[in-house]
Amino acid sequence: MSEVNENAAIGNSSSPNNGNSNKIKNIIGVMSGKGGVGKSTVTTLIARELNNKGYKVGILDADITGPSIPRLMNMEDIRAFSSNNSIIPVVSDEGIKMISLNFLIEDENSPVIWRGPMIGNIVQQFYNDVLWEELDYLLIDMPPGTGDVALTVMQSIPLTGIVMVSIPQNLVSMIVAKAVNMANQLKVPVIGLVQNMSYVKCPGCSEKIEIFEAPEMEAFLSEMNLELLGELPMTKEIINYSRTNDSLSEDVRGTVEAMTEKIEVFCKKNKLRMFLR
Ligand SMILES: Nc1ncnc2c1ncn2[C@@H]1O[C@H](COP(=O)(O)OP(=O)(O)OP(=O)(O)O)[C@@H](O)[C@H]1O
Repeated sequence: MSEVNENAAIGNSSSPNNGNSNKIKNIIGVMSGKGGVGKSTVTTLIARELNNKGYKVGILDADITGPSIPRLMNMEDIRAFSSNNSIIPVVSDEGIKMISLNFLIEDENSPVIWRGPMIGNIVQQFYNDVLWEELDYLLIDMPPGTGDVALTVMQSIPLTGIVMVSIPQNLVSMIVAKAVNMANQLKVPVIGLVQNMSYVKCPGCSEKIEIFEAPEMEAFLSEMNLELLGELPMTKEIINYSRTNDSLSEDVRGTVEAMTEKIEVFCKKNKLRMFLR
């Protein structure tokens, strides 16, 4: 079993619940049916775009057994700590608050060999016991699939909506459908779909080359009643974006801006809906 940072509140059932003192306006789950499609990468792209727009942003890494947020945000050497029995999140240079199990364990390579309920408890603690304070957006990087933790997140955290991340493959679409159906059954709104690694751009002529066998995307989106938030290319600049200070090329930046704006619009409409209720 992994050893967590002794100073942190994990595992301490008497730790206080900050749920009442935290003021989080919008909570977005980022989900994928299948692993490795770029869910964590998309989480960081959206978080950084919202942060650039002046919002207060946090990332909760709920992918407990495969936490990748610390590395993607270039913060893997930093450790979170506790104060007055609250977990103090790690803050990136640009001001994004983050919590991940890898900020709490001594060695990021230690595996987490815990059963589902314990992992679910930690996710709840990350929501309740972390001192998020005021946030405009909390992004939750969910583990891939429709298992225990996804269920815990959907049932115990008041999600404003879910962003699905996929790649254009028939098999993956089928699994995305399962995740969308799960959200529908649990009455969590799905904001839309980000199609990642949708194409590569020829460095010579800039032609878009579709590397995966694309299914009938339009038909799939309409069948699932899903909005397409954006299509991202497979490119090194996305891999390097958080780890270097390089900015994104104009077209990738445009896509990230457009998909983030759709998320903002959804959240604003949702607020209005709640107000009018
Ligand atoms: N658009 C992209 N272009 C190139 N590489 C990408 C892109 N998106 C993600 N990657 C790379 O693919 C790998 C998997 O990405 P990521 O960790 O974001 O996926 P994930 O769906 O969160 O995975 P997991 O199943 O571990 O949660 C990483 O190495 C990441 O840098």
